[in-house]
This record gives sequence, structure tokens and C-alpha cells, in this order.
Amino acid sequence: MMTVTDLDCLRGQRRVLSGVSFALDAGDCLILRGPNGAGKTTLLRTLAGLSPAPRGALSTAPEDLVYTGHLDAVKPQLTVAENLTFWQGIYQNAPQDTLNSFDLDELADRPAATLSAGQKRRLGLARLHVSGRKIWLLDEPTTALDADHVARFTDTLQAHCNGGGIAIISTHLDIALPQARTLNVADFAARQDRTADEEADPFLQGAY
Ligand SMILES: Nc1ncnc2c1ncn2[C@@H]1O[C@H](COP(=O)(O)OP(=O)(O)OP(=O)(O)O)[C@@H](O)[C@H]1O
Repeated sequence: MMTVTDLDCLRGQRRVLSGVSFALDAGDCLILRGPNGAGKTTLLRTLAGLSPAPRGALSTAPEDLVYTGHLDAVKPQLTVAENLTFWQGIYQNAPQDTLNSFDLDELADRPAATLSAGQKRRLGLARLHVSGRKIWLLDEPTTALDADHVARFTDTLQAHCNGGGIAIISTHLDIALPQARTLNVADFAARQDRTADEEADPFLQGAY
């Protein structure tokens, strides 16, 4: 259902990862590991189409994916409920029970600007649910969540995968999903010298 073949990933103009390959089926969860700066965010951004890939192939279309990064995509001037309604309009999807799933019922009428960091993160994660998309790309999704909400989010992830969805997650924490596989992105660190072919590649002019 999702195949990544020999993918190179750039950040700025620097090649960070080279030759990333993996295949995931419906229901799979892949945890990205690696030390700070290894390229986990870079890989997620490349899969999401936010960073260029000079080489390699990805089997999925952009409309199959939803990405949530360090910034929560929350509109601060809108209330919690208005944010959800806004996203429902964007994704043309009306999921049931998003407020409850992310423990946002009591915050529905609060302007997002007034939420705590963890509450805002929960609202940002609710966008995944609203999107209805099959492949979730998650960059440190549990940052700022307390233990209870990490457990609730893990249940949401499990339900997504049980329903045939796919999740790719960058995290330094353990996420209790029994079926999760691990990819150490440090195994794909790009060498920083360049071949003659790369020197001649106009896409990489200026990259190092
Ligand atoms: N905007 C940028 N421009 C150029 N290089 C960047 C940029 N952002 C990050 N980098 C560099 O790209 C490399 C990969 O960074 P990336 O954010 O993908 O790592 P990470 O594995 O997600 O790290 P962390 O665990 O700290 O979140 C690092 O060397 C980093 O310094």
C-alpha cells in the first residue's frame, strides 16, 4: 500500500539521507529512530512532499497523506470547534466524535490561542482524525502530552491502524503499538562527498 524506493532527502541544499527504502501494508506502523539531526523530520517532510527528493520513488499520492509537524497547524484566533470545522471544510470529511476522541469537549468554545501546549497539541492531532486520510506522518506527536493523553493517543493510533491506516512516526519515546516496526534513519545517512554525475546534476547545483 505504500512503497518507498531508493529515496534521497535534502534539507536546505544538503543531502541528508540517501537510498531510503521500505514497504508498508495497510495497518502497519513504522517508528523512525535516530539521534538528533539524523534526518527523521527530513524524511517525513520528503514523504509529505514538503521537501524535494532528487532521487527515488514514492508510491503514494499527496492526497493519501496527512502530515503533522512541530508546528500544530492550529489557527489561534479560532475556537477549538471552529478549527475542526475549518479542517472539515478543507478535507471534505466529517468524522464523528473528534472532540471526544481527543478530549477536547470542554475546550470546544475556547480560542485556540488560550490553550496550553498539550491542549494545543491535542487539537493539532485532531486534524489527523478530521482529514480521513489513510497515511499519517507524525513528527514527535506526543510532545507536551501527559501520560494519560499519550495513552489515549496511542489508542487512536491503534484504531487507525486497525482500520487499515498506516502511521509513520518520528519519536524518541516508546509508543506501545505491538505491530510497530522500526527504521533507524541513521542507517541511510548520506555521504557528503559527491560523484561526478552528482556534480553535473543541475538539481544539486549549490548543494553539498
Ligand atoms: N531548515 C534547515 N536548513 C538546513 N538544514 C537543516 C534545516 N533543518 C534541519 N537541518 C539539518 O538537517 C539535518 C537533519 O535534521 P532533522 O530535523 O531531519 O533531524 P531529526 O532526526 O528530525 O532530529 P531531532 O531528533 O533533533 O528532531 C540536521 O543536520 C539539521 O541540522
